[in-house]
Amino acid sequence: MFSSKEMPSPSSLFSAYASIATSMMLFRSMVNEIIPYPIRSYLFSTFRFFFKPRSSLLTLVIDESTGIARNLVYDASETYLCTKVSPNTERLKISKTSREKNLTIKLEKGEQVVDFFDDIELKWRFVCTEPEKNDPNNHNPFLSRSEKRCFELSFHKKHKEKVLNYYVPYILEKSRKIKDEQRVLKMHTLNNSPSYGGIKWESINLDHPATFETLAMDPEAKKAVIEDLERFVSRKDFYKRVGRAWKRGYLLYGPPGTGKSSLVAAMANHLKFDVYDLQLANIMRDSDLRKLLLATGNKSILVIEDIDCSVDLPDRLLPDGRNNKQHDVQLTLSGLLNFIDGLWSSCGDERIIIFTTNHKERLDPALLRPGRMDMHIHMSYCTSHGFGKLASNYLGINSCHRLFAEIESLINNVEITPAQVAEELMKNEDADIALEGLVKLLKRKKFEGDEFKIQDSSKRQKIEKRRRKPVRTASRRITRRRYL
Ligand SMILES: Nc1ncnc2c1ncn2[C@@H]1O[C@H](COP(=O)(O)OP(=O)(O)OP(=O)(O)O)[C@@H](O)[C@H]1O
Ligand SMILES: [Mg+2]
Repeated sequence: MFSSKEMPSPSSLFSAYASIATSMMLFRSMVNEIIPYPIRSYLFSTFRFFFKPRSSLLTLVIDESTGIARNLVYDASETYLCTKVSPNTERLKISKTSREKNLTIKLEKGEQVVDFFDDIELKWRFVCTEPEKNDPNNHNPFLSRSEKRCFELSFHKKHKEKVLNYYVPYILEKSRKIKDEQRVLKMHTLNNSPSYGGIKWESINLDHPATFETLAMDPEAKKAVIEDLERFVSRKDFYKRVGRAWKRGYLLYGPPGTGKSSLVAAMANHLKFDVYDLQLANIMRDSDLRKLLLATGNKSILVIEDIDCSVDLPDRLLPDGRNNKQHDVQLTLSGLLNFIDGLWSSCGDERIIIFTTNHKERLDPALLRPGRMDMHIHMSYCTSHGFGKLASNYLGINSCHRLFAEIESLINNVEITPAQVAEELMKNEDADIALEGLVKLLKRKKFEGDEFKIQDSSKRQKIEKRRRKPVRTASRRITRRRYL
């Protein structure tokens, strides 16, 4: 133990520290002046390397930028870590822009998160550092203002291969899925106003509530569509291997109000794909069509509604000489088909094209040619199964309701669209009143249908009779003439 005599006084201790600090500062500024920055930095890092205590941990530093572009691993880690916030986290940053559906949560400076992957413990730390103001390497005026951000990922050295080969790719994939889920879908439509500088796409948020769950459709057909879509999006490598463009075409056909547009929205919501609504009536030239198709993005659905009547496309089978004059002054079916088959599909990925029509039989055979539209989907009148779905969607009731059996037997013998059924079910929140209304409508339709059938058959009989009469008269006349 020190006696009070041996103990240095606080003032002498303070002056000793002060003189040490001053001489260190002097030494540092001397070193800074004498030794140029690159050599200094090299010496410091070598010194650090030799004298640093050895550790069993490996730390991966994931910088925000690679120097030229953004570091995708950083962005993926940022997205992934939002879902990994632990109860020990003390500070978080939250934000939301008008384009985002949910809150964005981010780690605050210095915060740590622990994650586990195959029983490997992985420690994440979010690090922000102010760049040295007089760092001569920092010529970028933008960088000199902003802080340098990175994630540090530490784990036991023995897991290096597993982390690099499995954990990091897992984060990239997981963040892609999270981003897809958070993505606000866009609906692109054409804007043709002269002040807009020619015809262009214009987008709004696609907020269509239709999903496969709410769609009244033949269950087998619905299952087939979902499976087809999922197979399509998961087969990137397959399409590449067989040398095919990664695109798929669907033709939706059926009477008005059977859910063709709703199915397009359900597909977009299911895949998280943007929708481009190509109204052919607004496009005058093949060159405009080409420009518009090339401006569509990946992971998108190009929809051409009512292809049979939206525009009177000239016959593609006209000899070339006759078509040449029209070329570039109007839109041709061959132009449309060529872009869809060639240019458009080969310059993007994950493209879906959907044609809808009320009259499949009126379509140009060129559109129906095998290989052009991969799947033909028939949207038809409401069935008893479809009614069950709509009743549960609109009224929240199931088949236990007393009117169900009657409606089911009526609906299978009547041509009523899901849109008409939906409209009837919306008329009243009281399920009894709404279903009674539907029963009345179905009975009326059945009666009208029967009447029509009777009228139709008597009309047909009359026509038949009339057709036979002149033949007989003529033949009689001919016979008479022969005999004359
Ligand atoms: N199969 C269905 N399942 C659920 N709702 C449907 C279905 N069909 C129609 N509806 C309802 O009717 C409305 C109109 O349907 P939709 O616009 O999808 O029909 P469409 O077949 O595209 O008609 P059109 O041929 O006139 O374009 C939808 O908003 C939806 O509420
Ligand atoms: Mg429609």
